[in-house]
Amino acid sequence: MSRDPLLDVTDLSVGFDGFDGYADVVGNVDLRVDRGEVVTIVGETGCGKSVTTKAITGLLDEPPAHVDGSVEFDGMDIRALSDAERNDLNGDRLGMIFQNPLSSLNPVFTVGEQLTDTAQFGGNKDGGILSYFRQRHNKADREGARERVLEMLREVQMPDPEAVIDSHPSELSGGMRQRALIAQALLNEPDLLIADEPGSALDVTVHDRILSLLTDIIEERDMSILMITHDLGVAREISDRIYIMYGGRIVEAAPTEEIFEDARHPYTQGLIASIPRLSGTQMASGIDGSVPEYTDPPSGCRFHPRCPYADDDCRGAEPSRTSFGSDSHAVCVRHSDDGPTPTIEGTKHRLMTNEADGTEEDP
Ligand SMILES: Nc1ncnc2c1ncn2[C@@H]1O[C@H](COP(=O)(O)OP(=O)(O)OP(=O)(O)O)[C@@H](O)[C@H]1O
Repeated sequence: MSRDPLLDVTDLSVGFDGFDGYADVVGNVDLRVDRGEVVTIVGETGCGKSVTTKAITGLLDEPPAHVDGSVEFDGMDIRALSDAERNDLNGDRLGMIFQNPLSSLNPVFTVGEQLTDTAQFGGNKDGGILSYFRQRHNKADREGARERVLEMLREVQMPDPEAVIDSHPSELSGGMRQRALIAQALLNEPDLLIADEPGSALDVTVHDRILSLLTDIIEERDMSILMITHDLGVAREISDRIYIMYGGRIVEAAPTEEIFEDARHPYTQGLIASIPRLSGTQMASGIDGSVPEYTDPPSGCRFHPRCPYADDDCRGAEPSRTSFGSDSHAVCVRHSDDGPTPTIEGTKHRLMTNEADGTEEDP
């Protein structure tokens, strides 16, 4: 398969200085998003997904964060960009949507003012304050940008966009704010959209509606997407390829169908077995235990304290990566041993039944 990477991350690591000592959160992360591809990073809460995307987009304060590794966007080393260049990129070719719509909009300005600024300037207002105000007061430019904002608000199915555009964020519901942020991220037609669990801070029905809106947007646009989710079901619906993250490490990567047909890492198998079944007799089984403390992570494989197959090899050195073809790998001693792949009960032949029509999709 030919590759055309838009985002290419190599050996990314992130740690934080803190009161409890150094937290060694993310390490050895290699990740790629090709042009036009939808890629998800999946893992439980606290596995380091947000830290990874924040490191990619340069949103971590260094220090206390310590970031290392290479992040190339369209062949450009984005870790070497100045703040101004990075802001320009972030508001323009790289769109971002974050988990919490409540804290991502400025309460002082109307939605229209904020989104029109994005439409007019991208992420960059660093031409100087005078130039910013001069351009802002160019009536034709400003009206054109406002018209684009209104169109985009309609596209994200914002109720009553003509009223919303002149409202302050505090006057909108959480779902409306999330739609405003999606509109803002899409305004300049980014080449890459990074979406970190959009809507997960909202209630379940609103979250579902936001996800279905995003699914439609993904289908309609030829855009690369890096999506973060803890929900493998969502990842399965939208993505071409999936990275499974545990304890700040990518433990498995593969095209979506391969993940479901032939999960190789016990953590992936556990995540699949944890997806609630809508019918059938077998209960979803979870993964016992919780994600590691990053100030004192487990030796060897970080998953070993929760892994049903763990032995002394797993407690020793971190396992190496075993590749399965060009696009798939797993990081588990069971594979580097070339031994048989164990499977967690319930992973294979688990059926996701659509209650509406009673059909079964075989994984
Ligand atoms: N600024 C920070 N300083 C210190 N530790 C941090 C910082 N940001 C995140 N962490 C720690 O990094 C770990 C991974 O957090 P992260 O938010 O990336 O997880 P996640 O997989 O995205 O989970 P969630 O889905 O809940 O956001 C957590 O233990 C968190 O406490």
